[in-house]
Amino acid sequence: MNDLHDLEVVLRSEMPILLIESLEEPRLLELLGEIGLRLQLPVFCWTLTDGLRPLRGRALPSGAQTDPPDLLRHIKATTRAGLYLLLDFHPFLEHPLHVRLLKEIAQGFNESAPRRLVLVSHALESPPELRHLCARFELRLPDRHRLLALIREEAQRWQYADPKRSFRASRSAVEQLSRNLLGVAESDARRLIRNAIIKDGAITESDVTEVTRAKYQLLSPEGAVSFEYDTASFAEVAGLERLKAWVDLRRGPFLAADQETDCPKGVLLLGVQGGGKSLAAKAVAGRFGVPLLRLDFGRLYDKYIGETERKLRDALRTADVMAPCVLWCDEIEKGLAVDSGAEGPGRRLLGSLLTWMAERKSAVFLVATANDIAQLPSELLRKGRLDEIFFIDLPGPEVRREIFAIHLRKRALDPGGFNLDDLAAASEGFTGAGIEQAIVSAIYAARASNREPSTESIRTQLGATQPLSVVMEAQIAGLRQWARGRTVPAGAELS
Ligand SMILES: Nc1ncnc2c1ncn2[C@@H]1O[C@H](COP(=O)(O)OP(=O)(O)OP(=O)(O)O)[C@@H](O)[C@H]1O
Repeated sequence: MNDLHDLEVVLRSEMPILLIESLEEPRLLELLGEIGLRLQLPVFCWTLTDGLRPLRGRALPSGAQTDPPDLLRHIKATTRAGLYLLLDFHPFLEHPLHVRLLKEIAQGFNESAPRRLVLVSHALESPPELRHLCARFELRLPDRHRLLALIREEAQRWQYADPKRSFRASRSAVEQLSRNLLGVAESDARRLIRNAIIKDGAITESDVTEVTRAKYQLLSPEGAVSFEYDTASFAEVAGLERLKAWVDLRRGPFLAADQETDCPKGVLLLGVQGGGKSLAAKAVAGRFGVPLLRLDFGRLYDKYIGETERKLRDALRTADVMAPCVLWCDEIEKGLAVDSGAEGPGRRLLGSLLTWMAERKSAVFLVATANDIAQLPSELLRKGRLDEIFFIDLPGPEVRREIFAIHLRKRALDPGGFNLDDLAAASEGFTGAGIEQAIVSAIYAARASNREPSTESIRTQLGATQPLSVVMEAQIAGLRQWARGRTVPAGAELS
């Protein structure tokens, strides 16, 4: 079964109007031309610029009828059987005269005047008066099998153009590319594949990343989800050994999950501010080797009733289409603040999110991060919703040592030139963010006086700041108490 077959079946039915929402106009015109031949019906095509013309062949002797009322009156009056394709007619569906004429054409559709109307636009809302007279059709999106065939076709086409050159591709890159192109219309997928090949005659891992970005841009989702271009690697994250080992074990099953039932669902990372939750979310995407999408709950809220949930549904649909991917919900407790049990937007959002989590089939791994347990809705924490809840505590001395080493290296400073044990001891109670800040401040201070930063200058910066363990003593104690027994420590070492 394919689009041609499905479209023919719909057009053979008795529905007088067919609505097709699609951006793939050239492909649809090709399919509809083919169906005209099969049904032995002439095909006419109308655009606001050229009026009505045969799809293949010369202009009509009756004139072009660029004006919508002229066009509809012409179709209504004609007894000539045919498929009448109206391209981008959607703005005219708001006019009562056009709606009435369309209805009269549709009601006059019979054996002696089989004039079928096919409306093709990027978006089509049928007026209520016409709903019972309209059928809808959607082009299928290419599946893995078809995408692999498209890659093969485009590679052959590139090679035929000059038999002297030879196409290169790694098996894993082709596999990944075909997986990442799922959810993209066929013509877009073909264009992206072609561009990737033309560049260097190859399909490589770097094409996969570029094509995934281009796919996200094609979806152009409104506001609430963003594509995070920077993921991280586990090597950039100090500590969190248990979390890393847990993720490692699930990498294979997650990537292999072709709609498998046991696909890893996601985690909640609970912890103090600046403790590395966001960094860990980025590193999970990096470890899985999939795109990272960030859901910003603040941008979901809308003053119009129903709009907030619609935006969440759109955001989750984007994640489904981008699968396999990691969906990172930052500060989830703020977005889902369940307003005193009332039926407020927070509770409705929570309901929509839980439904999606329960029903989704796509490989979307959710990483929710939170630092305020008081606001976390208990429904989200119930067993089975997420795979695990990890607690990211303040780093112990070994991890602090590693954090210093990572951030010195990041700034082209050799950790061997610093006394890391000394710095680890001096930074008790600091988070990773606090340690990074002390290094940055020490670099600024040293460079201002034409010196290089040293163990001593970093110690000075640490001494000038209060560690988070002091600033937020009560909150941290509360968080630890809550975490005990309810969560798994993300690190091997406890402070
Ligand atoms: N374990 C770590 N290893 C290396 N760097 C770390 C670690 N923890 C924190 N950092 C550094 O601190 C920065 C801030 O941490 P991050 O934003 O991930 O914390 P967070 O827990 O998400 O904070 P918030 O709750 O305020 O959003 C990171 O970008 C990273 O540079």
